[in-house]
Amino acid sequence: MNKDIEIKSALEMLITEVEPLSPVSLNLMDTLGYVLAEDIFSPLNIPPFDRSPLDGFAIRACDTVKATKDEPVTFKIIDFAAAGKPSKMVLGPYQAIRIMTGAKIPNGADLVVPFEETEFTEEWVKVFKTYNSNSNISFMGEDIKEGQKVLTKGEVINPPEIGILASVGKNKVLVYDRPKIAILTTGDELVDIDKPLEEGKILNSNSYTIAALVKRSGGVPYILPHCPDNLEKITNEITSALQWADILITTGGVSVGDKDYVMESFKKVCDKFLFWKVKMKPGTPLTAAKYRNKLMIGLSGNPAAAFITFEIFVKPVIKKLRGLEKVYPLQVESTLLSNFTKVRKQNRYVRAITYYDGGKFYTKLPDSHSSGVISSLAKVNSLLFIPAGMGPFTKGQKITVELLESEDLLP
Ligand SMILES: Nc1nc2c(c(=O)[nH]1)N[C@H]1C(S)=C(S)[C@@H](COP(=O)(O)OP(=O)(O)OC[C@H]3O[C@@H](n4cnc5c(N)ncnc54)[C@H](O)[C@@H]3O)O[C@H]1N2
Ligand code: MOO
Repeated sequence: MNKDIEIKSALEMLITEVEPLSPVSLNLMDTLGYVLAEDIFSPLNIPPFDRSPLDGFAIRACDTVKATKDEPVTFKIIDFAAAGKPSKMVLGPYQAIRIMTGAKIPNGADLVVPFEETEFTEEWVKVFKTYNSNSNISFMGEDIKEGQKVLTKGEVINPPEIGILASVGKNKVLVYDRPKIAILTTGDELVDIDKPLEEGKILNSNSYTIAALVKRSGGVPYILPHCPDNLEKITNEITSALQWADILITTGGVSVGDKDYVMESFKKVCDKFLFWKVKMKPGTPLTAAKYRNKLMIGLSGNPAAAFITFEIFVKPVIKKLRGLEKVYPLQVESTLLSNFTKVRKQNRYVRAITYYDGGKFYTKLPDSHSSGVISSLAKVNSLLFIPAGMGPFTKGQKITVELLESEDLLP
């Protein structure tokens, strides 16, 4: 059995075991946050015709050659063109068509003079300077050309991409399906948050933290009813969840206690056992196995350990399943604003609060780093990796932190 393995090995093992999920075709408005499973080519020019970017008058540039401030050239207004209502007239010498922003440039015209640069009545318009041909015209295809690739497979669909997809008429889009993540908390001590607490029991917070982390990572969380410390029950729950879920995550029951049955259940259910225990704190007893193409990942029950190991090990897996190529977090250099004196023999991930100010990142560390303490997770948005034996760290020192919510900023 792979036991006490390096963080990097665990991560590589997990990542190489999964592939992006099968693509599905979704209605455009349902694709927000999904990852494109196809390159998008525009079937049309945008704009689809030469159009005016201004409100003014469409005229011929050659007719303005003699125009000056003192001796303006006068044009006869022969028609009106608005966005969606093109003029059918063909513009002749010294004729003008009153034109609105977004309207098609009339035949014969090669220039739009904005209202502000003219004097006009309903019948005529005066122009006071010479203009170059093709001034103030947005040309057909100058934004997007017919056949041009506008978006690339693997890109996340955010509001700008929704707009681009709409511009090229994509009402159905091929995206990678979102992974369905079954969340199973285990432990005789756990009570649902809406039930009264009895002696020795605690409220089940992990289901909610993990579900929220899954959502933030772009997966779809399914919280299963929590399971007591019972090998058969845990095994049955896992077996049935793996029928429909893409990944199963458990919390609790992965250590060496008399009632820690999760690893045993994994072994019963899996085709391939991957590892148990990773050389890091918190969350050492992390365990993983595979059934068909589905991963089971057992996190420590300690709330902060579950949070941190999710971010380090589960999030990249979810991102890969979603079709993303960049699955690891953004690392930035930051200045430490706290002292951290504990030097440990184990690798550690320490919860951190990082902010950006005046062009630099700064990082504060909360007071408690115990894996059973949840209160100091408040505002945590980054992690500081401390390799075994390294430290102490002092205020003002430069450190590297991993940002937990910075997907859009990855280069
Ligand atoms: N003799 C040893 N004991 C322990 C070792 C060890 O090496 N030798 N490792 C410790 C480490 S490190 C960790 S981490 C924990 C992991 O234990 P489990 O993953 O089996 O987790 P549990 O014992 O089930 O729970 C730990 C802790 O977290 C609370 N918990 C569990 N589930 C939830 C939940 N859904 N919501 C909120 N809190 C939860 C649970 O009540 C425990 O207090 O093992 C050490 N022991
Ligand atoms: O590995 Mo554990 O989460 O530190 O108590």
